[in-house]
Amino acid sequence: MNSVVRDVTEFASTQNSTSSLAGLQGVVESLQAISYWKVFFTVVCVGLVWDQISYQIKKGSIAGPKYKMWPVIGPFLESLDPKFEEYKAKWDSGPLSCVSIFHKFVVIASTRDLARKILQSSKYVKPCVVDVAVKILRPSNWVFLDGKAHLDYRKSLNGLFTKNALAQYLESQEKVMDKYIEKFIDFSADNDYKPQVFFHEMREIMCALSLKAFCGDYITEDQIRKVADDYYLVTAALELVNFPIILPFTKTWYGRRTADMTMKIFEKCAQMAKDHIAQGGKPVCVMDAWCQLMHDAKNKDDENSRLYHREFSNKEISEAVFTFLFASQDASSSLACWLFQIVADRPDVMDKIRTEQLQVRNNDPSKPLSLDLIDEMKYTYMAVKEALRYRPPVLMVPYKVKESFPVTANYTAPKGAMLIPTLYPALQDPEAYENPNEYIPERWVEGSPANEAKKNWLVFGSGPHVCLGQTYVMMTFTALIGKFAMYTNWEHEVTPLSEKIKVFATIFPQDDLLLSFKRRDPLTGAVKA
Ligand code: HEM
Repeated sequence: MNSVVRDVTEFASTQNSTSSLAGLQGVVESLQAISYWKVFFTVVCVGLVWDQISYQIKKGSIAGPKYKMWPVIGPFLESLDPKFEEYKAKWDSGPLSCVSIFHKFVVIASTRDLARKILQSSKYVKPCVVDVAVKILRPSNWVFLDGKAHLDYRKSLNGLFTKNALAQYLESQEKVMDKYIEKFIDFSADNDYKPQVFFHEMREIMCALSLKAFCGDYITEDQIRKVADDYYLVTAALELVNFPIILPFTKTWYGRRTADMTMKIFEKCAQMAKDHIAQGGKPVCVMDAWCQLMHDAKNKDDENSRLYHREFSNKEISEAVFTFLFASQDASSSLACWLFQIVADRPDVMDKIRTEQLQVRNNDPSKPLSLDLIDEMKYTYMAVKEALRYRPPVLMVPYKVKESFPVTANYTAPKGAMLIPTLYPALQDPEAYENPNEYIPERWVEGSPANEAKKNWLVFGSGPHVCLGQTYVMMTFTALIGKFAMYTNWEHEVTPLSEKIKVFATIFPQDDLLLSFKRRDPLTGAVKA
């Protein structure tokens, strides 16, 4: 402060006019009276007032706290431990509501039509990723592309998840299913068949199924176990706000270490897949299918083939395959937990699945899985689809506003805001689904209102970023629950927390799913301890 005063005094001394001298002297005296503390508090006060004013301007007429109750940070502390009930209260507060955390202004859209509109408005929005996701997935990753660049890249990946491509992965996936049927029975036997937490087992089987589908036999059993054991470190690292640099031994450090380790494994698998296809091998996993598409495209010049004219490097393949694991692991584990719980709690549904599984196999339970066989499992498919509606794994999909977006006639979301279309309320909307709180697989029979209104089906999102793995999910889970229903008898211990929802990236039963599996004869139904 003294140097400013000195400068002003020197400046004043060079002026001749007495009146201006007197004025400047006044300024000098005022400045001398100001302490650093006063300046500091003034800046803080102006900042706080501006924080509130800027919140009011962005909020406009939509629902949301009248003021930022916690200046600057907003409800940051709540966001570290999200509660389903708090989310629900927010959705119920209005079709559009808002909250402000630090400098981030967040708008939540909680009706079907608004959610769909946002998901399909790629002119105004792009997927919003937490800062740490860029560090974990690496900035060069395709998932961070936007607009045409994203569309073009996405086209080259679509071919890996068509029904015909997925049919090629079924053989190795069935082996994993058989193995885990034994594993779950052994695990239960070790606990005298008393129900125990299966949350971790469900995450493990999902990871093993995905890794087999993505990497086939190029990935070893030990590597699968290592990735399955460590993957939760990646989920745990994905907090909304993180320290800007990754410090050793923090959650983000462990998350990135796991991601790097997994991508290294994938790079080696990618080379093995290239070698296998170059030697004329048949594709049995996603990596093979990718190499086959590149191989087949060499001598063709149609639009589709041109997508594969360049050589995708092992690193690029490994990064893309990691995004498949990243996108699938939490959502699939959530579906697995709810599906096993729901079916166990409803013996009528279990019976129908079992009857159908034998019927489609002409009473030969050992008939291997195939695309045609799964296509015939109509009831089992509906049971999976209804579980996804009843307990949609992904509650919300955060997007970022690229340019001011007139979401409704009365509200324009400001550029830079986070805009979150919510899927849960859309899938529980009584106008779209009669008795939405009830689990009714039959609501999906062909020709029914729910099944006909395809645009309401937002479980996998909508628009250019719609889930790449949705057909994979439906096929894999239909096959999986069908096989478990035939070969095992599982019991679920219902607790007061079973139907309550816990949020851990996706959603899970709050009691972590207490199950016990016994071996079952698929033909006689006899249960063996
Ligand atoms: C129950 C399981 C799953 C659910 C509920 C689910 C749901 C979703 C949702 C809601 C989105 C955002 C869509 C949007 O922004 O419009 C998404 C994106 C995505 N999902 Fe899934 N997903 C599941 C499993 C999978 C699996 C198994 C894979 C891979 C094999 C996968 C790969 C992806 C990818 C790559 C994206 C980003 C697509 C893009 O940006 O173009 N998902 N998923």
